[in-house]
Amino acid sequence: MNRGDVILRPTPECRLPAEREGAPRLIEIGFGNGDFLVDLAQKRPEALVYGVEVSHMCLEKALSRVARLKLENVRLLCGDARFLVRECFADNSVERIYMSFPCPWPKERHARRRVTSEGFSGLLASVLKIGGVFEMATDEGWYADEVERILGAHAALKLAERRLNFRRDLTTKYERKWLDMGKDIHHLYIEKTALWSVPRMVEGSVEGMHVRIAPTVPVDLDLLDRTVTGQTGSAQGRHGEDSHWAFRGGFRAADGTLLEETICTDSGYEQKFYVKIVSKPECTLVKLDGVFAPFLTPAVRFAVEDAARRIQAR
Ligand SMILES: C[S@@+](CC[C@H](N)C(=O)[O-])C[C@H]1O[C@@H](n2cnc3c(N)ncnc32)[C@H](O)[C@@H]1O
Repeated sequence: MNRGDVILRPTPECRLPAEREGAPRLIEIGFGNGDFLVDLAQKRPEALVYGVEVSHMCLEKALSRVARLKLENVRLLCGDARFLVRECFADNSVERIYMSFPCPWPKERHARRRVTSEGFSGLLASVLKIGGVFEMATDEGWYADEVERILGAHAALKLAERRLNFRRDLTTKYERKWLDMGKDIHHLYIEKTALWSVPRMVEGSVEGMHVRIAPTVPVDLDLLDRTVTGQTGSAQGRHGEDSHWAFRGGFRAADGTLLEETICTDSGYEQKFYVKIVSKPECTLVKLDGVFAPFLTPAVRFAVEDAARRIQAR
């Protein structure tokens, strides 16, 4: 099996390849060392089991195991599950989502880093099928209370069950560790009860994102770089509370075009990419470089438009 068959890079429109029509779809968020994911895939060979993990190291380890065991029904996605699950999975398409021992981020100033933070209930309500379940395990009672309160309050979700120190058939590395230490384990089962949908952020494909500027004179690329990033070597912009971007400086590519290193965030989801500025006698094109093609989120779109605006305003 090829690496690319297991580690999925969604299309620029954030769609996953269509496959195994009708197969139940299961997701594990934050699969860590992959024990649970692999056991689940073996126990449910008829299902497609998606693992979503931010850590590249975890991803590589899980990939090795999946390849060694020749598991045909596992797909891995690398990145923040709050973004990938919402953007990659359609409404009413997932049977069950598992999350075991997510980092609870106990300090209030870190609360936004919790996977279950703002927007997570809408995401679950949207991608789960009716009757589908989000199953979470945690060793932190206060965190289980918080998740129960937030998710249980959503109009399309309800708490189906809460269990203490339940022994599941499948366990995770952390689960075994905390059980051995005699810690309490809280299991929450949140069920989807009604249709729900949330707006997706990614719209269209990066190939279509370019701004054409028709200057009266050919543009000097060094001047262009200083124009985009400013004299200090960096410039930034924002749109509302959620979209931020910054230009970090540029360099000339082998073909003579200018690449502006750019970083942006949309509601905390970070992407790095290059805005490409191609200067021709008849026009200047501002677009996205295809190598690190980001998903076309609002901040990416604004960054390209901002670079073009800075060039036109100089
Ligand atoms: C404490 S570990 C638990 C690992 C495993 N589930 C277990 O029980 O052994 C939490 C895992 O969640 C991953 N993680 C944290 N935030 C995440 C996010 N926003 N999206 C996906 N994975 C995340 C971390 O990289 C880490 O592997």
